[in-house]
Amino acid sequence: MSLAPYTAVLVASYGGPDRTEDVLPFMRNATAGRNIPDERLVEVSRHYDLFGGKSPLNELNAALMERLRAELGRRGIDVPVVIGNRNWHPYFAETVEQLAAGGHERVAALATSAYSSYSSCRQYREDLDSAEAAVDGAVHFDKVGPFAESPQFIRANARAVAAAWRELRAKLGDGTAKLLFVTHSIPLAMNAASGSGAPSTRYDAQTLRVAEKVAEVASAELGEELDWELTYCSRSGSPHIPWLEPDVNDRMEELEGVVGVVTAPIGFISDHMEVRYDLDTQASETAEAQGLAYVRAGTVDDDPEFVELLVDKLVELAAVARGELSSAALACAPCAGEHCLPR
Ligand SMILES: CC1=C(CCC(=O)O)c2cc3nc(cc4[nH]c(cc5[nH]c(cc1n2)c(C)c5CCC(=O)O)c(CCC(=O)O)c4C)C(CCC(=O)O)=C3C
Ligand SMILES: [Fe+2]
Repeated sequence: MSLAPYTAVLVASYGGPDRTEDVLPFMRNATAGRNIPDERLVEVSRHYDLFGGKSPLNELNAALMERLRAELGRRGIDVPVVIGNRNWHPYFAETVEQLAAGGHERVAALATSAYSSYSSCRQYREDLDSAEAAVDGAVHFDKVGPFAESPQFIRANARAVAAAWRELRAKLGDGTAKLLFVTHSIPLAMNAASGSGAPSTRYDAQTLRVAEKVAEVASAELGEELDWELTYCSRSGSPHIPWLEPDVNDRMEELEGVVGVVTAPIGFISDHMEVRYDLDTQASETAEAQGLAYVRAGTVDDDPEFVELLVDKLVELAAVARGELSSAALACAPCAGEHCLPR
């Protein structure tokens, strides 16, 4: 199998600090020009400080890259897999220099986000455009589009939910329990701009479809109809600007007649800070205060089918670039069907 015309794979990610001194500079990068109040920066810096000033993201991405290399290798594809980030070293501009120096002209990019919001998809395309410009077009990137609705992504999440549900049942017996899916909140305006059409690729609509399918597959596996809702985490911004709601903690505080909760972070492919802090720390404390049994479902990251999906997507992108597959396979509404297509 071949990844031609690509000679390298770029994992495109958010970036995160590895030490305390870097937390605030990282935070300033992540929020530059976005009107995020200073209190919020201080608050989120504190989340990183709780973990020694270290984001979990860099090690998780390194492990994911190892699994990608192994799966590519299994399919007879031998290309370097490198990383570039939006908000911390190695920045895209740094990685693209190395790619240019290595003579890589066409590179397949894979973002560490599965959905169709500006932050998760289009902004990565813009980041890659700037990186291309920084080396005067010596390197050209094509980007894999959002993959959240792929059956493999649904099944990997459903396995994680089923495992968490069994763990909750072991604590609870047959008490009434609730499944709360969780994704990153975004401003309503960003949500509205994130897609349209039917079925809508708007971020919340897409996430809701994923949640529904994950619940359906997990319910079938468990032989129990799961009672679920979609909630959000990590709201920031000014309090005057509306973001997607309800917050997972607010929702847990309102629940009545429920004795246990599973949270399932379907919006994140691995245990980002939002998962380690917002769910494992904060939501778990909310559950305890409410007297709810609590289990957090795993992320898809360590599910073998997830890595297979990512490599399938890379292979598909290459087939489109070679003209062997219709670009309809890659259409991505938030980008008007264009920015994820090989050019
Ligand atoms: C949709 C979405 C994803 C999922 C898609 C994806 O994975 O890309 C995501 C991922 C991430 N967000 C992350 C961290 C942060 N996000 C922030 C701020 C914001 N995120 C937003 C949205 C998203 N963010 C938005 C609309 C803002 C407001 C500012 C803006 O309009 O851009 C801030 C500033 C403080 C704050 O405002 O909370 C931080 C520190 C990390 C790293 C975590 C780690 O270290 O493990 C990751 C993976
Ligand atoms: Fe896109």
